[in-house]
Amino acid sequence: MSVPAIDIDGLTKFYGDVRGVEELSISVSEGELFGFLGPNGAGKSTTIRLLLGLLKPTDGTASILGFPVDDRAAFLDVLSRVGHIPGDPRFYDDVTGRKTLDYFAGLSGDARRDELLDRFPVPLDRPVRAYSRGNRQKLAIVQAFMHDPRVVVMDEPTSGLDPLVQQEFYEFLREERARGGTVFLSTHILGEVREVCDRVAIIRNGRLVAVEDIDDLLARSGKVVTVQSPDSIDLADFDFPETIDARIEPDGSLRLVTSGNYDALVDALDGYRIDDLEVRETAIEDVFMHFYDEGDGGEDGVDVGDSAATDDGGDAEDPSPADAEESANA
Ligand SMILES: Nc1ncnc2c1ncn2[C@@H]1O[C@H](COP(=O)(O)OP(=O)(O)OP(=O)(O)O)[C@@H](O)[C@H]1O
Repeated sequence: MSVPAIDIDGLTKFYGDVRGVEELSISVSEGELFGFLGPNGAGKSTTIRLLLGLLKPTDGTASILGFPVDDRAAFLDVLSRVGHIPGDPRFYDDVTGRKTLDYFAGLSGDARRDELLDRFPVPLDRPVRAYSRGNRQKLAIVQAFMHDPRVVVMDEPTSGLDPLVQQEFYEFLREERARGGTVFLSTHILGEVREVCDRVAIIRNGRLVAVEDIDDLLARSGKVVTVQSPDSIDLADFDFPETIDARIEPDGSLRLVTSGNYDALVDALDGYRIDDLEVRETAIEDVFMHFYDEGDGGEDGVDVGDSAATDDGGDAEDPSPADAEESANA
């Protein structure tokens, strides 16, 4: 059996009393495009920092390509086959993009630099200080992939990219998968997961809620039924075992997510006058909302739309290494 590209086993990190992540276990095979989805503060960045050895776990282990992160000598060796896009890519501000890439090339190589720059062009001879947020992000993409890594770990990599560049990046990721590359993509944007991922782990409040095949998740997630009625709809009439979610919308309509039993639904509707009725496939947003709505929820809601991220996970305790190291591959 081949070694997983990424293996996370019982990984736990407490910042004092604050739970970063607890008992996280995830295995990602080589060639997978794996999504890691959670709302703000769920523990995504903590997981990535633990995985790359930038934070020390309270408990548990992680390895990349079979090399455990706590075996420092071996792990440093494997880092030359790993790419990393941090949540907030930072480079030395007064150094040009070209010199920045030269520096990283010296550490791990740059066989794909030109190809990547053609695809994600940046003003190479300007100091990074003068870069827009999007150009900084593109520089981080080029830096993360130019040494042709086998595994790339990315923390919200599309923030700051305009929609066209985002689409180009998604296409690039699909091509990477076709070449056998492994991608671990942390995001709070549902559309991103739907666009590119094969599987997704959903994290909330530091704990794993589910690990699912995207197609399976959608296939067994039933349908969304919306009913407009001049009558006042009683939710209790729609409490079938197959009901995944039922709510009355502000306009008084019923919105039901159901995995089946349409006979019971039709019977229940028989008591109401119907102005309009719509049945549609479950959107991925509905599926994930279901996970997030359960229990105590995250610090914040999941973002179903744009890519604006809130970084509330500072490094008060247990700070990460220096900025340059945060951005480094090796
Ligand atoms: N250095 C730190 N000291 C104390 N608490 C921290 C620290 N870093 C993160 N946390 C807490 O750990 C939890 C997980 O934070 P983390 O940054 O990993 O979440 P995230 O999913 O990456 O969030 P976001 O999407 O907002 O970046 C949060 O409750 C956060 O406040």
